[in-house]
Amino acid sequence: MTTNSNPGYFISFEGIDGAGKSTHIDAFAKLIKERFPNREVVLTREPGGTALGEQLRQLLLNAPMNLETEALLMFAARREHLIQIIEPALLAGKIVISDRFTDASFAYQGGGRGLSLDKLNTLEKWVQGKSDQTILQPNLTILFDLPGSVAEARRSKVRAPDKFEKMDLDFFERVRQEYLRRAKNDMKRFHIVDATQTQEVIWRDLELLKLPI
Ligand SMILES: Nc1ncnc2c1ncn2[C@@H]1O[C@H](COP(=O)(O)OP(=O)(O)OP(=O)(O)O)[C@@H](O)[C@H]1O
Ligand SMILES: Cc1cn([C@H]2C[C@H](O)[C@@H](COP(=O)(O)O)O2)c(=O)[nH]c1=O
Repeated sequence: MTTNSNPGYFISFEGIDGAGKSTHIDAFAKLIKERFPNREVVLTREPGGTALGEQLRQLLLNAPMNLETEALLMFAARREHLIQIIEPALLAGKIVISDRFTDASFAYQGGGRGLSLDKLNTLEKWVQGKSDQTILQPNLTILFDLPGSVAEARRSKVRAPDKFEKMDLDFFERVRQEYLRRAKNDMKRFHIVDATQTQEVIWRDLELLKLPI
């Protein structure tokens, strides 16, 4: 069973590289602050969010490594992120917005690189498992969905690729399909944004989201 029974509210942004998460996440955090002036908003990211997590991010995004090492480091960074940032914030009733969370591990290490679902489920249980046997998950996951070719064209205009962004279109199609599979299996948690639309149309969609906070 997955849950977030804390007084806080947990939102994650997901999607393949170049889908447009970073373009919208700051303004979205600002919108949430305006809408819920009595609640503190914590904006964070994965891999990262803590001093150790940011160091691990540098390694993960740049150093070639074995797939299992990569998954273990992603979850190690997540464990630190949960303990230091996410869980205390949720317990204190804050709204946490994270640029990526565990769906990214299932999509990239699982769908993209082929790590078994069993291993990912074990890591998820280990890292996010609670004493009441539930697994901490976001209350809401906003998935920016678009074809890999469109994302690649957008990325190539603005930055040099990191280790993941150098992967080919087939990789990103597998990542995308795993995100969509997970969304289909948990429609209550996921909100899918058609990220091929203009930034203005996407922003309107985000503005119209009803949040049961
Ligand atoms: N709806 C859109 N239409 C056209 N271009 C867009 C749109 N959204 C974002 N972009 C552009 O695409 C590029 C990639 O966007 P962005 O960096 O927000 O993606 P991202 O999902 O955060 O990627 P990553 O996960 O790799 O950080 C940027 O140059 C951005 O301006
Ligand atoms: C959390 C997480 C991330 N990744 C990958 C996905 C992206 O390529 C990078 C993060 O870069 P971003 O520009 O901040 O989105 O890391 C992953 O493979 N597995 C994960 O669990």
